[in-house]
Amino acid sequence: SKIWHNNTTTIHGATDYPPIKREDILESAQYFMGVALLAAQRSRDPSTQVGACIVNEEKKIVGVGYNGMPNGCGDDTLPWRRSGDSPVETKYFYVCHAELNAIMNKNSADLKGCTIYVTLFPCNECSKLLIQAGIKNVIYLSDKYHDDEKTVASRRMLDLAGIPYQNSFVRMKAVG
Ligand SMILES: O=c1ccn([C@H]2C[C@H](O)[C@@H](COP(=O)(O)O)O2)c(=O)[nH]1
Ligand SMILES: [Zn+2]
Repeated sequence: SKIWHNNTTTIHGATDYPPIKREDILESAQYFMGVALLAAQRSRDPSTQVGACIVNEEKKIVGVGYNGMPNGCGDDTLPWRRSGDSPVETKYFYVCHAELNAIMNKNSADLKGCTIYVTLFPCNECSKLLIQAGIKNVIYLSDKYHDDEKTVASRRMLDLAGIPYQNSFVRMKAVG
């Protein structure tokens, strides 16, 4: 076996020494959106799965969530359909949005100054929550409801509150 000398250390049997620092790593924005995308995979919503990842100013993850039915209500009891005879028979009256769940799942005292990575542009109700929670930046992936009234209202509130929102196109790369 090879013997490598590293100034003070002698390493026996190493096959890949000296270690070369990997430069081609996942950027932090890709990592956090990747976590949001992974969380979205937990959603039982058949049409739109949303994930959210909240990150503090030290770039530590402090909350993750995805859209789902409220705790204890059972994923199979409440409806997942988008339309029905009455809104009571649709998911919209019940589902907890990813942003709400990420906020409720927080593992820090507060979310002041945090950034949220979310796979769908936040609706008006979520933007209210983000503003009130002290979140200072929104990074989103899909904007498929850009022209919906709720999204128009959402942007209006974020603009007034001085919270920037940026689209992030993430290209997930294999980590080997
Ligand atoms: O800010 C948002 C907006 C929506 N969601 C969730 C709520 C629903 O489960 C889906 C949207 O369903 P559609 O069938 O596309 O109407 O997305 C969210 O988590 N956060
Ligand atoms: Zn929402």
